[in-house]
Amino acid sequence: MTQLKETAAVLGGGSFGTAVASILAENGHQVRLWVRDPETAAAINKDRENSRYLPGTVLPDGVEASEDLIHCLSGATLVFMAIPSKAFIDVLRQARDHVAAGTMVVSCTKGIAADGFLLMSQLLAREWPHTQVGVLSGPNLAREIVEKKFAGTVIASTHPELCTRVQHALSCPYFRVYDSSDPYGVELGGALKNIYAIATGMADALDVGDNTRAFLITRSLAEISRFSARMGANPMTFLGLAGVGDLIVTCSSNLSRNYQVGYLVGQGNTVEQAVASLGQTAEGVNTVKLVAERARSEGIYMPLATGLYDILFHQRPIIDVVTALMQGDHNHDVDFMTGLS
Ligand SMILES: NC(=O)C1=CN([C@@H]2O[C@H](COP(=O)(O)OP(=O)(O)OC[C@H]3O[C@@H](n4cnc5c(N)ncnc54)[C@H](OP(=O)(O)O)[C@@H]3O)[C@@H](O)[C@H]2O)C=CC1
Ligand SMILES: O=C(CO)COP(=O)(O)O
Repeated sequence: MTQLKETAAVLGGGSFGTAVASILAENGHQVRLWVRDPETAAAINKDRENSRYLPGTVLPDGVEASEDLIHCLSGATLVFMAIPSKAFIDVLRQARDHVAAGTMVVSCTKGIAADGFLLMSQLLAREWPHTQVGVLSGPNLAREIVEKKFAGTVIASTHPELCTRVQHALSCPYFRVYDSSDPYGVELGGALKNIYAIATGMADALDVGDNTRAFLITRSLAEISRFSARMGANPMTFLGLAGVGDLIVTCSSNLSRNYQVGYLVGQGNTVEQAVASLGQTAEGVNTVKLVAERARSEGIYMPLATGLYDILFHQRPIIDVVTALMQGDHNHDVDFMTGLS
């Protein structure tokens, strides 16, 4: 069967946008990568490298970088959004009139918008109602993807035909794409795990034991599932790549920027110092604020997220949070699917 060749636009030329663009180009699709800075676009095209975000990686010839948003979107059959959540809505508004009706749009962004506690697919549905929307999420560290290390991901949408198109567009010998019909759960998993990657990075900087790390990651999953079930997502989704899978990689890899922020805070830096020294996106810093506030206002028991929020933004000593966690009321192990919470 002849494979459909897509005209793809990837908006956002940071680490992940560049990784997605590389796979698409290697699969023979036409790819335009939108970056806002003309010098960056010119350097990517000339050097075949994104030297700020993925230094040392040769980009396939099929990736054309451009600062011209209209050019990137012209004739696009598939659009991938890899813009950090804090800038997502601005880019949607800049681009709105240049996206054709019926275009398939996939968010790769793992964050939550402060405005209305909306996920990116919800912003897309609101701002670009003439498109079909999906979300891509899973254990997908950009650096490992461009190094062609085997990885799996999830494309989730209420439009099955979008899932099929994205599976064809992105699947290759080192990247396997599973589908899901629960975009909300898949997207929440990707956003929430960043909180716990910060917590685990912090714990590792404090040289906790292996039991402690397993304890922390497992209770993180309990919190993610409890919160998501209350928000209306299917808790079973968190057993998949976009839940457990992404939680494991982000909480255990020092390639994760959220983990790195946590590690720096665990070493005694403030969260502002940690973010400044990272110089890249760590979505969890904003997400923990939104989720902790939401958990408190809705009465959802999330001691890890609220404890982390207090450490990062209210200078609460780490030891106080840990002591409170260890000495809290006796509790159930798995509660979120059994109605025990
Ligand atoms: N990196 C990874 O391994 C993965 C990341 N993700 C998710 O992808 C999203 C993007 O992350 P990632 O690529 O890593 O981020 P990076 O920090 O690597 O890059 C951010 C990119 O967004 C651009 N950008 C920032 N603000 C704006 C704006 N206002 N208008 C236009 N462009 C803007 C930056 O441009 P400039 O350089 O000009 O500032 C840069 O190209 C995040 O939500 C992240 O969670 C998902 C899976 C894996
Ligand atoms: O989402 C990721 C891996 O799946 C990347 O995590 P970081 O944003 O923490 O680097």
